This record gives sequence, structure tokens and C-alpha cells, in this order.
Amino acid sequence: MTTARLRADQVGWNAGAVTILAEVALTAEPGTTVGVLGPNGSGKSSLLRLLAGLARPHTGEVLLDDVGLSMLRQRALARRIAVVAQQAATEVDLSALEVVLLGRIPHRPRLAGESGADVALARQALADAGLAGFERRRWASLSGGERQRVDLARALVQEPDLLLLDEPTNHLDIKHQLELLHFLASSPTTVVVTLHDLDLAAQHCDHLVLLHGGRLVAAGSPAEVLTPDRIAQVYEVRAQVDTDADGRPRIRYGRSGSARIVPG
Ligand SMILES: Nc1ncnc2c1ncn2[C@@H]1O[C@H](COP(=O)(O)OP(=O)(O)OP(=O)(O)O)[C@@H](O)[C@H]1O
Repeated sequence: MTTARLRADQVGWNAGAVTILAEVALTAEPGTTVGVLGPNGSGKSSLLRLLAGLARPHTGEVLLDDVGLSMLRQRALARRIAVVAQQAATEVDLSALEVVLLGRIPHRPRLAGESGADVALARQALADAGLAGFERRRWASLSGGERQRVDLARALVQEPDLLLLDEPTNHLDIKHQLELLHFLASSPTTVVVTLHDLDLAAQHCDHLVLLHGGRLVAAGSPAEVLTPDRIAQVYEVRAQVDTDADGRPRIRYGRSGSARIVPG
């Protein structure tokens, strides 16, 4: 498996006359895991779409190993970048194995069917996702968490240099959340992941970027980004931030309303 360096250079994106993202910069060094944080509507998914080449920035540029995404052909992009989107469609009439096999399409000669090696890879990926025995299950019959894990298996058999995930933990129980984040953090692939759980992000990401109103408000190590003042400013909640033995922040929140776990 290879890896890539991703850079978003002051990207902006508008929906009609409305500015959704403005002057957002992000760098993901090869093999690192970058967390994209921010409240609802802050622009995380929109940024991920630009990073994936699914939408073009109206200003600035996204570069993969210093080559602008707009210079790369669709098939090359599909081989190098895998995306796990937020709400995988429910109306798909495929089995779990067939969904995973979609990840092999960019690697096949045009018009060729799947090979035995593709099927073996897909079966292994399902087993790695804890879904051995689910091969023939219809997509529509899967639970939200099972779908999320099948979709991750589909992205992994794509053997991407860059893996982009939009809230991949939102349907997962705590064990599967921890397993997924641990897997992403130890993967040699470059990973950019949007997350709502600041503590999970602090524990597992090398680098964080924090969006607010479509703008970058902070970027750096978890300890640099996740300060009580910044959490209060962006999320409008009071948080107590302690530090782990390994220097990573641990975050506890006050109860909403009158909660004051941080003095003053
Ligand atoms: N195509 C579009 N047309 C109009 N507005 C859009 C479009 N796409 C996104 N937006 C708006 O842009 C803002 C950012 O949306 P985005 O989905 O990127 O946020 P997010 O940070 O991922 O939010 P969430 O945490 O709720 O998933 C939102 O206010 C959204 O309504």
C-alpha cells in the first residue's frame, strides 16, 4: 500500500451566492491521520468533497503529491482516493460482497468482470470488518453500523493512497468506534476524517483542523487546537481539558445550561 501527501491551498466553495468555505488550508502528510472538526454546518462535508475531487473549489486548489486534482483523470483519482461518505444510500440492491467489490472497479481493465483475486480480497475485507458470513446479505437488510463497516471494507479494497471518511463513527457502538479509530491511526494510508467526538479525535489524530462558519479557526496538534477557550468559542459549551500521560488532551463537558466545570 502506498501513501500520499494531500494539500488544500486556501480553498473556497460557494453554493450559489452563499459562501460555504473560505480560505481553508489543510495539509495531510503521508501516513498521518488528520481530523476535521467543527459544529453542524461548519463545512466539514463540503471540505471533504473538495479534497475527494467530487466538487471543484471556486478558489484555491487541492493537490495530491503536489499535482492539482483537476489535472488527474477520474480513473486515476478513483484508484488513489477512497471516500466513505456520511449517509450511504439505502436503496442499493446489492449484497454486502457486491458492495465491497465495487472498490475493485478502478483496478480492473475496462469492461472486465471481477477476478478470483478480487473476490478473495473482498471476502477478506469483510472478515476484517468483523462481517464474515455477511457476504450474501442484502445491503437494505443491514443495520446502520453494519452498512458503515461494509462501506469501509469497500473503501479499503480500493487500496487507496488517501482515505477520506465523513463521520465514519456515527452508527458505530463504542467498541467499533475505538477499533476504527485505532485502525485509521495505525494505517500507512493518509487519512482525513471528519468527527464530532472531540475526545476520540484528540486520542487518535496526529493533526486537527477546526472549522467554524466555513472558515479555519485552528490547526495543529490536538493539544494546540482543543483548548477550553476555543471549544467554548466554537461549540458554545464549557469543557475541562486535562492532559494524558502521552500529552494528548482529555475532554469532559459540563452539563448544558448552568454547568461550570471550568472555574471562572
Ligand atoms: N449544495 C448546497 N447548497 C446550499 N447550501 C449548502 C450546500 N451544501 C452545503 N450547504 C450548506 O453549507 C453548510 C456546510 O455544510 P456541510 O454539510 O459541509 O457541514 P458539516 O460541517 O459537514 O455539517 P454536519 O456536522 O451537520 O454534517 C451548511 O449550512 C449547509 O446547509
